[in-house]
Amino acid sequence: MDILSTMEEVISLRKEKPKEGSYTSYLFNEGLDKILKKVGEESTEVIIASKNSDKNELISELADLCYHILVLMKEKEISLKEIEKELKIRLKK
Ligand SMILES: N=c1c2ncn([C@@H]3O[C@H](COP(=O)(O)OP(=O)(O)OP(=O)(O)O)[C@@H](O)[C@H]3O)c2ncn1[C@@H]1O[C@H](COP(=O)(O)O)[C@@H](O)[C@H]1O
Repeated sequence: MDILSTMEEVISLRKEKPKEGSYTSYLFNEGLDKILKKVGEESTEVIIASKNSDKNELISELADLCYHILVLMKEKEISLKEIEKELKIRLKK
């Protein structure tokens, strides 16, 4: 998905060139434990929203989780290309 690549670029930029007021730069500044805490929180929120009937709420929570996973990937220097490569290996048609 193109938006994920664009977000990967912006997130990368926020790590390499921290910007004032940027939430992403704040997360990188706080470090791995903070990022992991957010991934955990957002995962829990996805689970809770999945049990409810509000589809838009679930979409919003899934988008939050995607963002925080991209931040975690950058923190660990893992690219979307590497995930794509792994998924292609697993792909069965
Ligand atoms: N997709 C997102 C995105 N999704 C969620 N969030 C932020 O994630 C935070 C999570 O909200 P919470 O209420 O759980 O947490 P909080 O209480 O605000 O913060 P904590 O103290 O828990 O860390 C909110 O501040 C949201 O604004 C995001 N922040 C940024 N992005 C993307 O990152 C790009 C760069 O953003 P900046 O880094 O802010 O410039 C943006 O253009 C977007 O594409």
